Amino acid sequence: RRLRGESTALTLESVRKFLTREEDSIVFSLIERAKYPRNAPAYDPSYLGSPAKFHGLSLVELFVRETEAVQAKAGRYENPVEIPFFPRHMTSTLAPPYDFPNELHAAAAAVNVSGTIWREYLDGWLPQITSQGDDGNYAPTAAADLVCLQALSRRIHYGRYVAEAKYRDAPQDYNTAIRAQDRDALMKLLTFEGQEDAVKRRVEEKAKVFGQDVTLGKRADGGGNATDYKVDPVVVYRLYGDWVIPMTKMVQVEYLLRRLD
Ligand SMILES: C=C(O[C@@H]1C=C(C(=O)O)C=C[C@H]1O)C(=O)O
Repeated sequence: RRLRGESTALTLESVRKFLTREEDSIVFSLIERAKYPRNAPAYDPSYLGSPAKFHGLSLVELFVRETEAVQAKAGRYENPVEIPFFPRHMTSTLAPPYDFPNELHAAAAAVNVSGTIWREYLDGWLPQITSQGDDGNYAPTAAADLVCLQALSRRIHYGRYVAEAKYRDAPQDYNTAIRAQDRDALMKLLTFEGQEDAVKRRVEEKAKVFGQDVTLGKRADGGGNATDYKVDPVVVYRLYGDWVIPMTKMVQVEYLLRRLD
């Protein structure tokens, strides 16, 4: 067991390995959400009625808030990799402490894009990964959304660790840009276009491999067009290229701006 403060191997290689594994979680979670249609009432605050009781929450908000409270009790948010969507409703953990490695600068606490993730996932991406319709399965739908949101948030907020690894590799280069509070220079320093391209192509491929129907006696991945897959691989490519990667980079910049505080 690791002792608190013992240095850990946070390297560009280790953070990329983490992000690659998170791709699996994200693609699987999207496939699970796509099992259900849009199910609009789950997102409509008027569905639950009685605003006094639920403070005008949608079913999904209520579900995520209450589930996070249970997971907080079980210790989920003791690990700094995890960030809740409803921190004000947290109760403290009942689990005995575990010395999670703390590799980040204290300023990491100020970096949080949960609100943006919540909004843009629900309003922008959900309609693209689900079919129109309502099958009444609102609770399983909310449960599937929670898993998607948690995986996306963990990946995007992991930008804090990516930035820390990059900073440790070349502190002098970053220090100049940090002292100047130069966002553009930081963005340039931390961007690896070839890496981004590889990530996008890999998640598209994962959506094809994980999201195909498996039939005995047939070679896997014989699929042709998007409708053969449980979630459209092109949408997954764009989800990463237009959103997950830019958001991760934004988190990296926000973290680095505070790295010398
Ligand atoms: C995460 C990294 O930083 C940037 C963001 C990437 C991403 O979110 O996948 C990929 C390459 C970089 O431009 C990285 O270098 O691995």
